[in-house]
Amino acid sequence: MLSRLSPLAQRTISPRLLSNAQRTLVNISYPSPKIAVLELDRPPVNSLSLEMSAKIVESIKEIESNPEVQAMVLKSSNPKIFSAGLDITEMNRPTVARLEDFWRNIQTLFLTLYSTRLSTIASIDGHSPAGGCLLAMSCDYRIMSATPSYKIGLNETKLGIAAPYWLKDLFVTTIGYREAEVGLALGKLYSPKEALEIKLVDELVDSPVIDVALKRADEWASIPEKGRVASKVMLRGAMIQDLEEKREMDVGWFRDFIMEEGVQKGIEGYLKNLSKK
Ligand SMILES: CCCCCCCCCC/C=C/CC(=O)SCCNC(=O)CCNC(=O)[C@H](O)C(C)(C)COP(=O)(O)OP(=O)(O)OC[C@H]1O[C@@H](n2cnc3c(N)ncnc32)[C@H](O)[C@@H]1OP(=O)(O)O
Repeated sequence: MLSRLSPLAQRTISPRLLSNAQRTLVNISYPSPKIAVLELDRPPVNSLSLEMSAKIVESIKEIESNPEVQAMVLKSSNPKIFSAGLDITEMNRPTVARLEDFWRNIQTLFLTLYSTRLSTIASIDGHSPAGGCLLAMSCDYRIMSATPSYKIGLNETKLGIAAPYWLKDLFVTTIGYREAEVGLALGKLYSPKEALEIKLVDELVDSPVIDVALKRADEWASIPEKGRVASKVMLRGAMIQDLEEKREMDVGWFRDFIMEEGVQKGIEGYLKNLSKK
């Protein structure tokens, strides 16, 4: 943690040179009293390790605890990557105890972000595959950079794994059954233009995404909280309750699936290819 370093070291070490063990992993700022910005900051690709997901949850709770704050923008410190999704190394020959804990933290991350009373705006200025797409879909509104090379979607099948049932449900709810059926089977990653067409994102921008995200956050923050939150609960409550009831069953499915030798070989191969690239 950055806070473990001496004040002098904190001032003199460039943030770029800090290892992840020394970083805060996320940064919180408040551009105005009603708006918080939660910045993902886990180089190189903002992948979601156990510690990273726990930190995001802790930060959302910290922001929520201030009753004045109404909206939260989720962004990345990396100019080209929103989040590369789950940290694949967590699924590569793990211990059962760590793997189960990892998955409980991912469930909690989804449940916390999807159900927060805050209006959440995803400022997607870069690639957003798999768990990155999960983060974006858990928000209330998604703005993506129009840069054609960026990709967003659920590519799990390309790693030889499957999205869990609740991520599949979220995908279906967001883009509709048929598109989700094809997208999941093919592990399809969409360009920003395609993502807008299927409503995986709500808006594309050429200008810095964060500028528009802050404008939208202002608009969402101006809606009276009680009615806005009641609508959110009506729309999202059933999915949240369903996972709450099935959490341990889902941990078991995940563990048994990931620990299979064939799946392990697939993950190993995928990681090797990523590193070679
Ligand atoms: C009954 C059935 C029940 C089934 C239940 C099973 C449930 C299973 C659920 C599993 C859910 C999974 C969701 C996921 O999120 S899986 C992760 C998927 N993510 C990806 O595939 C993204 C991979 N990364 C990329 O495509 C690219 O890195 C990028 C994001 C496009 C960026 O490209 P760029 O060229 O800038 O960067 P590099 O590729 O060179 O990467 C830099 C280093 O970072 C490492 N890396 C990248 N992504 C990850 C990751 N997700 N986890 C860990 N590490 C990652 C990469 O290897 C490079 O490392 P190196 O410098 O050491 O080589």
